[in-house]
Amino acid sequence: METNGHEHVIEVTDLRRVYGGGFEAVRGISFSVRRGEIFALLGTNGAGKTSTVELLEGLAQPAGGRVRVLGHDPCTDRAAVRPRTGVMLQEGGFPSELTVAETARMWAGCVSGARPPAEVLALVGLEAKAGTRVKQLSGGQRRRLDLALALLGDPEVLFLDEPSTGLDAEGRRATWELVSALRDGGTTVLLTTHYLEEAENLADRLAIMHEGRIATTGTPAEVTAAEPSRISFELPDGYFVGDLPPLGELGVTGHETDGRIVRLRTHELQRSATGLLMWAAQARVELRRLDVRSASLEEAFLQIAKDAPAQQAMGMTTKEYAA
Ligand SMILES: Nc1ncnc2c1ncn2[C@@H]1O[C@H](COP(=O)(O)OP(=O)(O)OP(=O)(O)O)[C@@H](O)[C@H]1O
Repeated sequence: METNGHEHVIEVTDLRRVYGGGFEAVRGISFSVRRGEIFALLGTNGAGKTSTVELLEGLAQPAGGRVRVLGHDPCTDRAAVRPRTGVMLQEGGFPSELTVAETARMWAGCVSGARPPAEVLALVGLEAKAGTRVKQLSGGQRRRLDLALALLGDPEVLFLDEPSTGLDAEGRRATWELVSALRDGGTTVLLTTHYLEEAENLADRLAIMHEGRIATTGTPAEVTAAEPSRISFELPDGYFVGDLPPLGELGVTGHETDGRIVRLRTHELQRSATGLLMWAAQARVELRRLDVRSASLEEAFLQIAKDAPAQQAMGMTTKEYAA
C-alpha cells in the first residue's frame, strides 16, 4: 500500500497476541515499515518484541488486529510471503554435528533460487569457518551463521531478532555495516535489539515497546528530542539545593537528588548550564563530578522503563517544575 508516496512493506494495525494461559503479550500495536527502511523494535525484557516479530513472520495467528507483509497475511498466505522474506530467529537451533558449509548447503536446499552458500558465508565473515562443525562455533559465530542463512534467499524483507546479541564489538560493527549495506541495496529490515547504540546507529525509524504496547515511535532524532537533557553535579560542601539559583528561571524542568548528587532536567541545556556555571563562579565554588549531557535514546528508553525494578532500586526523590 502507498501512503504519502511511500510503499509500506510491513503494516501492523491494532495487533494483539494472547498466549495459552490468557496472558496478553501484545496489546494493540500499530506501525508500518517503508520499503528500503530499517525499523527497530526496542523494549524492556518481556515487552513483546519477539511475540510481535513472530506474528510478522507468520509463525502464529494474532488474537486480534491485522498484519500485512508485502501486501499479504504472512500466516494464511505463507506461500506468497515466505520466499520473499529472510528470518533470523533468536535461537537458530542447527544440527550441531554438521559443518558450517554443510549447514548452509542444507538450508539452501530449502530456499528457491538460493544464493551460493559460500557467498553468504563470506558476507558474514565466516568463510574461514566453512569446515568447522557448528558445535565448535562461538556464540557470536553462530549468530553470524544465523544471519548468513537468513540471507540465502536474497530476501526483500529481513526480520532480525536481536542480530548482534553475543557478538563482540567488532562483530557488532561488522553486522551493522552489513545490515546498512543491505538497506542501501533496497532490503527492508525489521530488527529487535537491546542495544540502544545499535538502534541509534542503524534504524531509520524505531518503536519502543513496554508491556505489550508501543510507548513511543519515530526517527531516533524525534524520539530523542522529546526527552530532556541532563546536568548532574555534586553539591559543594555546606550548600543545599535551596541555595542554588531558582531552577525554574534557569529553564530547569525538574530535579532529583541522590545524597549530595543533584540531577537537573532541561530542554534548554545551554541556558541551564550557563546559569548554573555563572552561579558557581560567583559563589566561588567548584561543581565536582559535573556532567552535562544532551538528550539521548538511552534517556528516552530509561524514562519508559522507569518503573522497572532496577530503576526503582535507585531510590531517587523527584521534583517537577511547571514548564
Ligand atoms: N509461549 C508463551 N506462553 C506464555 N507467555 C509467553 C510465551 N512466550 C512469551 N510469553 C510472555 O510474553 C511476554 C512477551 O515476551 P517476548 O518474548 O515477546 O518479549 P521480548 O520483548 O521479546 O523480551 P526479551 O527482550 O526479553 O527477549 C513476556 O511476559 C513473556 O513471558
